[in-house]
Amino acid sequence: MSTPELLPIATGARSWAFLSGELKGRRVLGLVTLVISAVAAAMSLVPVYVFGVLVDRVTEGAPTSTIVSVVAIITVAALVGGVFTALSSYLISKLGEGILASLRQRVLGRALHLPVNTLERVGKGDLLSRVGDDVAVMAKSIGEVIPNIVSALLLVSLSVVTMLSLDWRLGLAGMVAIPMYVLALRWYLPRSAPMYAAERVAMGERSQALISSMQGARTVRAYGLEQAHLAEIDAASGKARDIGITVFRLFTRFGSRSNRAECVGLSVILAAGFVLVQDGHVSVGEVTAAALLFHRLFNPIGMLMFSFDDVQSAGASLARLVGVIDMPDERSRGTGATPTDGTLEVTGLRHSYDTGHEVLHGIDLTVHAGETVALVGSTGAGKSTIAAIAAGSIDATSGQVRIGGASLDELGADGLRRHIAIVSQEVHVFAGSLIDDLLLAAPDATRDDVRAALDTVGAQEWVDALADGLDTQVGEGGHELTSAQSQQLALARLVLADPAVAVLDEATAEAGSSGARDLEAAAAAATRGRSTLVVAHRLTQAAAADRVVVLEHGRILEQGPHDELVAAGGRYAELWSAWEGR
Ligand SMILES: Nc1ncnc2c1ncn2[C@@H]1O[C@H](COP(=O)(O)OP(=O)(O)OP(=O)(O)O)[C@@H](O)[C@H]1O
Repeated sequence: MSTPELLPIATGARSWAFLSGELKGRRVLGLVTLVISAVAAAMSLVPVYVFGVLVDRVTEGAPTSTIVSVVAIITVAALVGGVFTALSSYLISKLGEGILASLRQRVLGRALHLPVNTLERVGKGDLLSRVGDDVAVMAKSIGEVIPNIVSALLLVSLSVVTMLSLDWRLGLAGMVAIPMYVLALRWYLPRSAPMYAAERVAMGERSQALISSMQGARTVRAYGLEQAHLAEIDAASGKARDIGITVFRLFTRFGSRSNRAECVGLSVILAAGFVLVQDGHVSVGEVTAAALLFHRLFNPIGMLMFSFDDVQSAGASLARLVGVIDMPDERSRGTGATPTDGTLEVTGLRHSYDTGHEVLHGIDLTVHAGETVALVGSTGAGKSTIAAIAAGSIDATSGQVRIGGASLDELGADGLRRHIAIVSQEVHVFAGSLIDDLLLAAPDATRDDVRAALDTVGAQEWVDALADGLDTQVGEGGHELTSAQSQQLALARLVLADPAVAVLDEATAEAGSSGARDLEAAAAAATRGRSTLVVAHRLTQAAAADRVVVLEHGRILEQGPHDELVAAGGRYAELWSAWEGR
């Protein structure tokens, strides 16, 4: 089995450029957020600094009442810090959610416009994992990781500045720890990534072993395979456990490396402070403040180091999302050509799917304005492929499709949507109110237009019977519609979109016979006056059409009105008598 091609992934530089572009668009909010967060971080350093001052006052023999002013300052700093921290969290999430919303919109906007041929090539899995998993990873990063990182970075920078301002030598002493932190990260990151990946795989295998044994429990019992399955689960669990322990061991070793950096940093500050105090360059209070400041950094630095994994995976997700956003929009903009009438003309159509095997071998077909043409043929003859190409859903390998003399390219994506619509086998009801679902086809339609469209397709009665009528919530999580009702809605959307040309490739085969008759009547009403190409899943649809085109193995075998073809005694006559004799 060949691995499907994946959608593109952006480079690191391009992902950064995307992110900074998003930030530039929110410059003011970004700056205000930074200033407020810096004030919040500074307020959290005040108690440490004031504590150093207190040490000096006590050393100088200041009265006990000094403590009152110190407590007052710390209280005010805590209150101001609290307010600014809350404000900063709010602003960071406002900024982050804005960027996330824009990212989501742009990815979805691009994904929804990807040509079907591209989707066929890459498989839907990759796209779904990007709009699902990668967006979720980004949401987690933006919601939780980035705000913590921003405040930790600000706290670290301000602490270093404060330490340097206390005495540059104390600042430098604290910085001795930096290379140790860097070394710890350089040791950890290349080891952790493959190990986390292996852990995820092992956990997946363990779930798989469990699920398959549970699902096949009866068979396992019937064949006495309990021990074999338990051994399999045991092996998978053992592997996941062993990797889990190795990951934990790696993590503790990383932790001890970062503890070592903390220990060395603090010791160097204390030793340097001892010498500096002895030489009279700094006070005991200043050294105390520097040591406490450094100690205060243990948590934020640890947070920064332990967030590297998350940052790496957020970076990978961002690159995959920007990769989709940057895909060139291949939709044709059109030349502004307008069709002279509703004639649908297909000439010299050939098509091969990715398998390379040609499934249409030069189809010429015309549906005159207002005419209904039915495509008939055995399974795999190529009916749905012609329908999808005629409606512009997929691009043919070669050949032309014209509406009223204008090619689909000349009409462009928007023109195409105005002049032709397809009701395909995949009828999707979007989650939301029923009326919103219908308005997708014609956003400017009024409630009366919607009612009239429902009436045309015979759906008005059951819609009125719903608890909230047109405003009933449908789709996932809402009122469940039958497949016949969903198809009626698709037909009502067609009526609302009001194109000159309609292509019907509905999945009516499984509908019960009276249901199928109702849907046929609905389809006939919805397509009245339009040039209609209908894939006839039942021959009654062909009998009702103006003309029937019989396909076999990607070629047109015969065509003509139903009665003539039956009289001619060819392939269609065979199909018809088989159908009648069911
Ligand atoms: N997405 C696809 N990728 C590869 N091959 C495809 C794809 N869709 C259809 N085919 C192949 O193209 C040929 C024509 O299929 P098509 O669905 O157009 O036939 P059909 O006449 O509509 O059949 P049915 O009545 O079963 O829907 C078949 O051989 C089918 O296997």
